[in-house]
This record gives sequence, C-alpha cells and structure tokens, in this order.
Amino acid sequence: MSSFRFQKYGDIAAVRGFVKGDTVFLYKPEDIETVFRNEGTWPERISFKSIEYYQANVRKDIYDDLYSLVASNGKDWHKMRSIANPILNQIRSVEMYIPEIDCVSQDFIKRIRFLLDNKEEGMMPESFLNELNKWSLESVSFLGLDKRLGCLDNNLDSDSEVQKIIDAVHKSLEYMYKLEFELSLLQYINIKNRDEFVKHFDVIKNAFSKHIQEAKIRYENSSSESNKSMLQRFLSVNEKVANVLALDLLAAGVDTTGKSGGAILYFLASHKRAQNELRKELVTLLPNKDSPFTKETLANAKYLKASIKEGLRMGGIAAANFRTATKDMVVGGYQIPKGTLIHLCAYQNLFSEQQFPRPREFIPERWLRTNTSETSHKNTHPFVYLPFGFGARSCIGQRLATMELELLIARN
Ligand code: HEM
Repeated sequence: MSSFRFQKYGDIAAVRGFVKGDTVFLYKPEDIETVFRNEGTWPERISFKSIEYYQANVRKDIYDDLYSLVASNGKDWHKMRSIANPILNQIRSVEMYIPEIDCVSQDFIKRIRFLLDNKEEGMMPESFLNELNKWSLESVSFLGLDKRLGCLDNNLDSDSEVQKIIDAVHKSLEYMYKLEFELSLLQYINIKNRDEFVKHFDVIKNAFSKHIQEAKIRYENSSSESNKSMLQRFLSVNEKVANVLALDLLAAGVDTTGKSGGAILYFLASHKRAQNELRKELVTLLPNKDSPFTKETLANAKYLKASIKEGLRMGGIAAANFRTATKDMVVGGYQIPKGTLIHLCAYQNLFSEQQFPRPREFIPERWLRTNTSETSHKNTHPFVYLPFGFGARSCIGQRLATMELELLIARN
C-alpha cells in the first residue's frame, strides 16, 4: 500500500480521514527530518488506545494517573518518560544484564536443538516466530520482574503460570492489533475485541503484579545500595511505576525484538559469506565458545553490530514511524495543520539505490567505519535509517534491544 501510494502520488500524499482525522504520508528524507526537527519537547505519536483504555478505565484503581509510554502523550507521557529514562536508557543499567541475557540466549539455542532432535516426534512448533517471542519475553520479563519465568522450558505444562502468560501475551498482541490497526469502522464499537483484550491483559497484569509484590518483599530485607536492578529502581519510585513499566516492556519489547531477531538470523543464514565473516570475528573474540560474553567482547564485535544494523534495515522493522503535528507546520511546501497524523515512510528509502548502493543485497560491511568503498553508508541521508525512531520519543529500549540481539545472534 505504501509503495503503491508513493508510485502514484510521489513524495507527499494526504488522505482524508472521517473517523481518525487526516493523515499525511511523507517519503522524502528531508521532509521526514523537518517533522522530527519540529516535534517540540513533548513529541506526539499515536498511542496504543487499547492499553490507554485499560489503564484509564478498566484498572484505574491500580494505575491511578500513571500511563504507559506507549499509551500516552503530552504531560502524562513526559511524567513517565522522566522517571523511566535514567533507569532504562542508561549504559550501566544495560551492561549489568549481559550475563543473564546471555544465559537466556543460550537457553534459546538449547530449546531449538531440542526441537530439531525431536522433530520426528512432531515437536516442531507451528511458527518459529513464537519461539523467538518466547526468547524476547523471557528477556524482557527478567528485566522488568527480576525473575526468569521459564518461557524456554521444553516441558511447559499447559496449566502452568508461564504457559498462561505466553498464551495471554500472544492473545493480547493479537487483539491489540485488531483494535489498533485493522481498517474497520467497527473497531470503535467492537466491544467483543475490547473485552477479549482486557481478559488476556488481566492475566499478564495479575502475574506481573504478583512477581513485583514478591520482589518488593525480597528487597525490603536487602540493604545493598550498589548494583540495584531496574526493578529495584522502579520500586524505589513506587510500585505503580514498576507495574506500568513492566507492561511497557512487554507491549513494546517482545514482538519487536522477536521479529528483528528472526529477520537477522534469516539474512545471516541465507548469506554464507556474511555468516563466515561473523563467525571469524566471534571465534577471535571468544576462542572458547562457552566463555561468557562481557561488555568488552560485545564492544569489539564490530561485524556483529554491522550485521544487526543491516538486518534491521532489510527486515522491515525500521520501515515507518508516526508523529502527530503538535503545531501548524510547512513541509515540502505544503501546510500541515496541528493535529494531523503524519506517517513517516522509510521503506522506499531503505531500498533505494541512491541511499544504499545494491540495496537488495545483505551487506553488513556498509556499516563498518573502515569501509571506504561505494557501499559505505556514509553518504546516506541521516533521516533514512532510524530503526529506533528519533529524539525525545525514540525507543527507550534501544540499548536493551541491541544487547539482546547481539547475544542472540552471537550465540546462534
Ligand atoms: C529491535 C527491537 C526494537 C525496535 C526496532 C524498536 C523500535 C521502536 C520504535 C521505532 C519506537 C518509536 C520511536 C519513535 O517514535 O521515535 C519505539 C518505542 C518504544 N520502545 Fe522500542 N523497539 C525495540 C525494542 C524495544 C524493547 C526491547 C523495549 C523495552 C525494553 C522497547 C520499549 C519501547 C518503548 C517503551 C517505546 C515507547 C517510547 C516512548 O513513547 O517514549 N523497545 N521502539
């Protein structure tokens, strides 16, 4: 649809919206830059209405006046982001999780080996993405709850708490998608979908609240001030903050990282040359494959980082972003009134010869500083490749996601 619109109307197009308001589609990197540079101190992005509804109406008693980052704008968003930034977005907080997230990645490999060894007994899952989502759920729930849930266990009982959480995550993401994105006027009156979403989200909320409560009791007896975990730091603000942020990690950190991990693994699996280069680098950095990864090893893994960047470029996850105009502005010679939804379309540029020579080829080398050939990304417009968004509203989990992906790919 996005390509069709671009081919038919060119760099800028507008669609009248009778329910949600007008939308402008921008394709030119210079215009995308204008929007980002004019987004103000409280940038607005369409929020997840389903989570907003849940927190503001269904469980108001729990969340009070705190809203998830993915479900708020303006003052509410700013309040939460100011609390979350110094905890989630700090290099030091991310680095302390390397050992445990490394273990999660190794457990993922063990799980895949188990599935392969038992494929004759019909153990192969219907979807590999579900397995990747279990890996990302295990990772983010450890970050938000200080506890390994056990999503990658081979013998999960269908009645176990963790299996119920996994099912509820899949179901609530499915209903969230229906409520947020399906092109249907019915979504506004689709009470059934909303009730289903609430039912599944309740399972997650209840389980998360229980783990947060348990952690709170554990920490009451701990006097250590150094190396506080993220959850300890959320809790030192208050328990509501811990609950809201745990849901943010879940809503924004499972599907995104799972799909990205899958895309990068796919490109490496189908590009032997890149795979060999990466292998060479990893064998040099970690001669004993069972040694743990450290922040130094990861910092030196340049080809690994380049492969991840290239996988995110080609893997679709960086294809678009959104802003709502917080003031009247002029973009590409057209007036865009305050309140207009702006669709920032990156996809065409990510595959344009002008921005990325040989754009359909998986070439991690484009991202290496040492690359001076024509494939280097140095001539790419800086507002073309923004997989984690831009500015004050950019992905708060970028560092965590990158570390998770590095460990997943390196261990595979
Ligand atoms: C490869 C994986 C990921 C990608 C590609 C990704 C990408 C993005 C993008 C494009 C945005 C919107 C940024 C903007 O509007 O400028 C975003 C927002 C967000 N992401 Fe991520 N993300 C990933 C993983 C994660 C993880 C693991 C977490 C949590 C640990 C996370 C938490 C969030 C949150 C809470 C927001 C909303 C931030 C706000 O509105 O203030 N993301 N992400």
